[in-house]
Amino acid sequence: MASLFDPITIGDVTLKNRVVMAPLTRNRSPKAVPNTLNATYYEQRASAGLLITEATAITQQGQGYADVPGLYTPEALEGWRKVTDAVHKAGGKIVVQMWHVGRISYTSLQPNGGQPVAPSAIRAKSKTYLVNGDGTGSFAETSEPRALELAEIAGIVEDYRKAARAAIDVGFDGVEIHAANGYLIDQFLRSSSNKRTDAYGGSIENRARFLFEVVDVITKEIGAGRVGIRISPVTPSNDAFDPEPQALFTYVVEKLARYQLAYIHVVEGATGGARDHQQGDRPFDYAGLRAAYAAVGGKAAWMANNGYDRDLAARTVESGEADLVAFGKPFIANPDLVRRLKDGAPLNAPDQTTFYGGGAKGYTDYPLLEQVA
Ligand SMILES: C=C(C(=O)O)c1ccccc1
Repeated sequence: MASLFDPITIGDVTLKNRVVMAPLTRNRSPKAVPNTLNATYYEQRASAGLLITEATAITQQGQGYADVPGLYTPEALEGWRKVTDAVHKAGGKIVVQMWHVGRISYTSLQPNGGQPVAPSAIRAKSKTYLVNGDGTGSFAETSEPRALELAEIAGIVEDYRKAARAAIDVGFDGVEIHAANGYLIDQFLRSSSNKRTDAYGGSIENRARFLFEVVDVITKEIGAGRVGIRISPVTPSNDAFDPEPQALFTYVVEKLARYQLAYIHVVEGATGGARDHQQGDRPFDYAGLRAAYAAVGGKAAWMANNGYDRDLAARTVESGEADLVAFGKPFIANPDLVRRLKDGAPLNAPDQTTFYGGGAKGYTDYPLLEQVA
């Protein structure tokens, strides 16, 4: 029976424990360039079995929020090298979450102030984070997107390939494809945001086509053993909706089984919200999803996320229901979360007012266990 604190090998990467830092957007990389403060933040949390970076834009078109990092300029890649070096020196492992926001963006963030792109010209009922002229941050309604021309899609797939290659070249141990939370790949998957009538819309197979073109190029470029993927079958984040999530995501995982990825990361319920959130006419069956994946030969590690506490995480791994558990907010406030979970020690409470934007306050200044009186 495995424990949360046992090592595990996922694909080509061996982890010292099964406690994962989930991707957490913090909006602290001005000009999309990771900086030394970011390096310190990740280094502080390197006792995690695996760090997944905050969502990282593969191009400017894929950028949807102010001050999130990118993977598409020389300066950003140099910045990420500082992060991977610092994490590796501290004995950690780190993968980068590769992100294209699609319609969850704002014209001022887009190349030439243009419209964000999406499978269809359907505006999301969602907001994005902008930085004002005086340096303060605020949330704004996302802009009206334009539908991608069929001829543009191959170019975005190539952007993913380039970004994956760059990620490995700057020292990441692998990549996580962000296919969750109502961003571009998820916008193609969900029928509420994809009304295309070409080969990328309509049937589940067609709506998943873009996802598998991305998985194809990335696994060919860097090897499937360094590739994870995040999905969120029923999250309502960013206005995501599909009435038949079980059928949709069963198709997705059964096809993913062919790739022997390093891991599959599943957000259970509403991202950052209710674990029992439901879309469609019945509760989502996560165990059934994993069983469907395994039944067709899928062997990737299974990573569970959303609202886990120590006891639930321990039980979930000990029972074999998941191989790893990803923690979000607890890692914001507890750089030494692994030790605290292992010792059953109290956790620092996260300060929600400093989640997004700013500097060291609420980012790198949370106390370690030994610093708490
Ligand atoms: C990348 C995000 C996600 O995956 O939900 C995100 C973006 C902005 C705020 C919180 C989270």
